[in-house]
Amino acid sequence: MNFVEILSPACALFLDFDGTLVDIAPEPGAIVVPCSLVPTLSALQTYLGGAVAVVSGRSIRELDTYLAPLQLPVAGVHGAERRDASGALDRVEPASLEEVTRAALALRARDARLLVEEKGTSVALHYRRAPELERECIDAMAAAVDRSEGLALLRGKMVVEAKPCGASKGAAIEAFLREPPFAGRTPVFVGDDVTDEAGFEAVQRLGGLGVKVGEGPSAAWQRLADPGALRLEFERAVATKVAATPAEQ
Ligand SMILES: O=P(O)(O)OC[C@H]1O[C@H](O[C@H]2O[C@H](CO)[C@@H](O)[C@H](O)[C@H]2O)[C@H](O)[C@@H](O)[C@@H]1O
Repeated sequence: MNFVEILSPACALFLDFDGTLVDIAPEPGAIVVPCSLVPTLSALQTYLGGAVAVVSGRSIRELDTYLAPLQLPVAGVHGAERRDASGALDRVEPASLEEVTRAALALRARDARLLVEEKGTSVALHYRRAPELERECIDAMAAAVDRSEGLALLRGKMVVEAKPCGASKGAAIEAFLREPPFAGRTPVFVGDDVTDEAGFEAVQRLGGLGVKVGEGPSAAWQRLADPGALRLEFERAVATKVAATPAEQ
């Protein structure tokens, strides 16, 4: 696939973060944001009239830190929190996370290789450093979700998470598409994980395109090998389209 062909000023671009814009790392705090990424996203934002948003499982606070000084429209925690293009913040009412937090911390207390992320509206239990504990982590979190009101279980890359029932990346993208500067544009969503499938389905249902990064089954119609390939596509698009725009005017 070729982003130089796909991107036009009539597109709205929605981007997952981990495994899509940045490479997967051994733990959440160990990711490296390549120094070219923020200028590239900033140039794309200008080219697309502001219609670039990050749609991630991370919290907005974390995403802002990684992408500083850029402050993009963003949906965090799988759509449980959202900041629109005007800067207005929206957050689903958090359900009680007591049971899932207790279950995750109890497992963590037994094995220090596990990692618990408390995101305010969700709790994630990472087992990347202890993959043999996957089944135990999933079962414990599923049981805790069953004992809780308003939570759903979400599987990701070496992680299992309890998040609010109503939140999804697809719903977050649809909300952006009802508002300026996204409304009326052709949506393109790039993601890498099973948590991104709702986003692929939403954009393709609305006449746009899903792009899956990496291997594995997906509803997305296009595919790229890895985050490095995506970053290269974006850099090429900026060099050929964005940089060319002023001279054409
Ligand atoms: O929706 P995303 O932007 O893809 O975020 C999904 C989750 O990403 C992070 O976890 C994943 O990436 C880590 C760093 O590469 C990796 O160590 C971990 O195994 C992955 O699951 C983040 O920590 C989560 O909060 C996000 O939900």
